[in-house]
Amino acid sequence: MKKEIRELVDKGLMLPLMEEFYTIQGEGYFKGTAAYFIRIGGCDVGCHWCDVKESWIAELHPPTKTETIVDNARKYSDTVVVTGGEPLTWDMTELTKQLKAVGCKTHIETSGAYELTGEWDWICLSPKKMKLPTQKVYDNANELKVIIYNKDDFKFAEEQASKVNANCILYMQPEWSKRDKMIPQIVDYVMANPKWKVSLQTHKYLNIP
Ligand SMILES: C[S@@+](CC[C@H](N)C(=O)[O-])C[C@H]1O[C@@H](n2cnc3c(N)ncnc32)[C@H](O)[C@@H]1O
Ligand SMILES: Nc1nc2[nH]cc(C(=O)O)c2c(=O)[nH]1
Ligand code: SF4
Ligand SMILES: [Mg+2]
Repeated sequence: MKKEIRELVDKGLMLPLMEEFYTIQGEGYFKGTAAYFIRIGGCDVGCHWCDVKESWIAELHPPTKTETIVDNARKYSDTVVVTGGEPLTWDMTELTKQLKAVGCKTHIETSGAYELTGEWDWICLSPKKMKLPTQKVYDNANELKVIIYNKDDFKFAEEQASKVNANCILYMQPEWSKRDKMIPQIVDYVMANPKWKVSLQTHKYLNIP
């Protein structure tokens, strides 16, 4: 990557854009709500079940000016979900400032593994054991969405719930390939522990992006 471009990416004035699409938020609190998704490349958390491994290597995704991303997004929706990859790999200050300047609500999907940057209307924290969230993300998360791959994840979910702020909404979401096995266990768990809610990847059932 050219030095000038690298410098713009470091400042968050350009971001490695993998894809962008207008769809229905499939998961969590805003499930069912139309939103424009911006998927930023780059993630080194390494979840073995990640459903977007193509996003991991930032260099495979073209550095794109934040103005270009925002000019496009605003045409589609006033709710913009920034995801990845791990968006907090990058400085989100400029992107969110510009989205808010044109009246968009800013939502983020994050593992919380890196410093929280940007101005967010909604933070969905999906913590990962390999790289735990930073304190500021726990403090500011609006929803906690723990992926349940096996039985051990119920314990991990409780540990993570003890770290988020008191207003944070708690979700358990089955890992997609283990859904048939884990959904019955999640259902039992949530009935026994009703502070939790179930989140499903409804976009996969609807066959939409
Ligand atoms: C692809 S990640 C990108 C954002 C960020 N890196 C993160 O993990 O939160 C978007 C959401 O999908 C979830 N996810 C990824 N792979 C999944 C799978 N196989 N089954 C269920 N949820 C999955 C993540 O936990 C996260 O909540
Ligand atoms: N429809 C839809 N909803 C989603 N919610 C979180 C997603 C993500 O990959 O971050 C996602 C996604 O990829 N598609
Ligand atoms: S943190 Fe998110 S993008 Fe990164 S590997 Fe895990 S699920 Fe995939
Ligand atoms: Mg997804």
